Amino acid sequence: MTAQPAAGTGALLDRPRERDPLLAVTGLTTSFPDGDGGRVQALDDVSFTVQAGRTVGIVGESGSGKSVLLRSILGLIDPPGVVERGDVVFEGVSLTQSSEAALRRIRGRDISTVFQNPAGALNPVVKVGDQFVEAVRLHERVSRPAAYERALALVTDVGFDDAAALMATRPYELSSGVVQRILIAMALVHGPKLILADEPTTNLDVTVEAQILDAIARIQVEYSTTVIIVSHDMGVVSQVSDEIVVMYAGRIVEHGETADVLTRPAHPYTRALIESVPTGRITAGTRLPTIPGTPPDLSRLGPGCAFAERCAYATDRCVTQTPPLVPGTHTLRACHNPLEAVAP
Ligand SMILES: Nc1ncnc2c1ncn2[C@@H]1O[C@H](COP(=O)(O)OP(=O)(O)OP(=O)(O)O)[C@@H](O)[C@H]1O
Repeated sequence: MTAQPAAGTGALLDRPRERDPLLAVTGLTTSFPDGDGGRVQALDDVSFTVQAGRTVGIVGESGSGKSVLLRSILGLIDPPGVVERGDVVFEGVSLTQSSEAALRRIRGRDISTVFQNPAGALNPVVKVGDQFVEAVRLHERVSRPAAYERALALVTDVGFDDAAALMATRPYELSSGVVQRILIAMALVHGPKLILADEPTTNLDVTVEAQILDAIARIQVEYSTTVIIVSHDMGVVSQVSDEIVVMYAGRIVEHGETADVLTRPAHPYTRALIESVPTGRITAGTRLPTIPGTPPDLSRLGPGCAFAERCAYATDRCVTQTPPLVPGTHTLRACHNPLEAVAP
């Protein structure tokens, strides 16, 4: 891994003195029609930066806005969805101001994506090797043998011992976990600077999940690629991330170094997410812990903290004033009653 989380240093809070980030997201706000003549803000004033070489995990329950955030970064919000405000700057270039053609170039080369449900991403009956060679030659003029050699090296680098045999198989013969690892290798073909992985392990069993996370950890080491990984599972993001961004109802509620977020969360929602990670062996009949209550209906959000109605520490202020994301003792947090104050 490129950078180990600095345990308990609150290092993220020293950021302003660091070099320019690879990615800077500022005030990003994205809305969709609510079906009632109004609009829901699926993303509300989201700001964070990603330094080159780091892995950032974005975590939150279903509907918290994680996928909308990734699609907004990539310029892939289709009408009637709209990015209303904010900016996304990648390597000093504003993506929100870029033409569609420029965005397409960046998405093909500099920023790669890995999505959930890998099954449809490859042609099931065309040999993996042939599809890989095509992917290499899509943006580069290289011979087929050279493209094949590159593919072999990439597949080996994500942890397959017998890459040549794998290249001769067809995707329909492979499990979805193996296909997902091939797609991670494919995401690397043009040497991207940033990989966005949206729920790459969802619906895969724990052994396969471990292989996928291992593949992501390997590319961090081999290629120093910057990674943003999205998951609803704190257990998944904490295994590979240098820092963690926690989202709730379209807003960032906490952001810090992984060690700080895991050991000294300031937001009660972050702690609830950590406590909902199953520990020990899961068998049929094991009851997984869940966070009491349900995420709010975004079309009915009023003022105040969206988590207030599920929060044991909520006070009157929490239902009337939206807490800003500000530096706390160890992390950035958006909370009027952070845990360091109410439950030290
Ligand atoms: N195409 C759309 N049309 C209308 N509303 C949308 C659309 N896409 C997203 N939303 C709204 O944005 C909210 C956040 O969606 P998003 O997919 O980002 O959540 P998520 O955190 O990625 O959850 P999940 O893990 O379930 O995908 C949704 O609950 C919905 O209200």
